[in-house]
Amino acid sequence: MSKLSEEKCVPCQGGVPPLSLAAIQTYLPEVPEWQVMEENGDQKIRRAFAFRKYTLALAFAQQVGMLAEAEGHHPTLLIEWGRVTITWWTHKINGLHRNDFIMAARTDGLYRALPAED
Ligand SMILES: C[C@H](O)[C@H](O)[C@H]1CNC2=NC(N)=NC(=O)C2=N1
Repeated sequence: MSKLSEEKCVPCQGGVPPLSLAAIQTYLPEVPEWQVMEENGDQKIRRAFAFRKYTLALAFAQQVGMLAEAEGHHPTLLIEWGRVTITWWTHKINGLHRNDFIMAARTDGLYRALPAED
């Protein structure tokens, strides 16, 4: 299996079923910090990233937003004092797509690449 973090999103068309729980289980090992949850009937994946400085949280959210724009696949970003909570799912199919796991892996890559907070 190729590394999700090296993949790009495919244009997400509607009309495909959301990933099954079994399929989701095959992707989770590559993004172990992400939680699968259900909200408003849609399955989603969510992770909170901790920051000591609000300005760093803001900068990280901006980076993720730019990645999302480049890939045409967008998350929910909740920016709070001390953390950014990111949720990925595919609105068009009301659930999870491989794209969401690609974007979670690439989000982890952005976080790992951040300089250590002093
Ligand atoms: C036209 C545009 O590409 C689509 O509406 C994209 C935009 N970003 C998206 N982001 C997410 N998370 N789900 C979508 O279904 C989606 N659709």
